[in-house]
Amino acid sequence: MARKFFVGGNWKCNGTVKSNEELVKVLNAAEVPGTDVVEVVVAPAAVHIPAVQAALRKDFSASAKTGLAKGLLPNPLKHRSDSLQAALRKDFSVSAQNCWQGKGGAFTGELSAEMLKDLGLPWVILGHSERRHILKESDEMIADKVAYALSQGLGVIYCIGEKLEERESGNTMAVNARQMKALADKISDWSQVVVAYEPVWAIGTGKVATPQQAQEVHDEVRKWLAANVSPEAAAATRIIYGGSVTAANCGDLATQPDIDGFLVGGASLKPEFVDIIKAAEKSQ
Ligand SMILES: O=C(CO)COP(=O)(O)O
Repeated sequence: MARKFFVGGNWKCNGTVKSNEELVKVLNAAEVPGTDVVEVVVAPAAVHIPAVQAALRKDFSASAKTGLAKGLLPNPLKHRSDSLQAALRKDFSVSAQNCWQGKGGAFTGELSAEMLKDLGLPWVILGHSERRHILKESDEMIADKVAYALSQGLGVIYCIGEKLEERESGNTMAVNARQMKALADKISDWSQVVVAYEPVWAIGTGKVATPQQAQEVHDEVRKWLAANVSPEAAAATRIIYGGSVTAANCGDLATQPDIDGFLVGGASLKPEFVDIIKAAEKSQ
């Protein structure tokens, strides 16, 4: 089963109203492969989510209208074929970077999965290493968050990854398997989960995993899914790589058979994110 390439931009705790507007302009103007080839998701800081949603939509419909007016695009209302819709649609989805592990209520500062759904968000990132290690979220808490977000109809970008000392002590797969098991203990349906392998030592360090290092872990995570969930889930689940991905290194990573996309931090705040999206073509 073909797995559609998935590119996420995790904007983390960055951005102003103005800088986000500029970034969205770049995305709206970008020529990228259609939604039949790549799924693109950006995750602004929570406070900026509605503005980014609106700007992406507004500019998308404006550019589609301009194309129609100039006769550059066929009228989608007259010709509704799937391929045409795909060609027109380079729409980018918006994701949250976190949410609470249950129903909303008296949890000051938190965002509930219901709120994200209410905003029309399709995705939430959970288990990011910054939340695991800086905010001290446990495997169990993260698994609860994922289970609840899925129950509310959100898709989840579930991050896993080992620290440098864990890699150096030969525990890379033990750590990743532990994080996978914590989730497998709480969910049975993986169809709305994208697994993001983000080795902690590669995040924000400029020290990207080599294509071989990343492929090795992705392959092992897929085998883990086959053995512990099902061969179907292993074949269908997208496993994306994150950690110092740039326009310069994404091409070689994208050609690896078990790398189904990227979760990008720093480079997703720059125009080079467009080149990373285009790496989807290398994975075909
Ligand atoms: O944490 C990441 C994406 O979630 C990766 O961050 P960098 O791309 O800045 O290394």
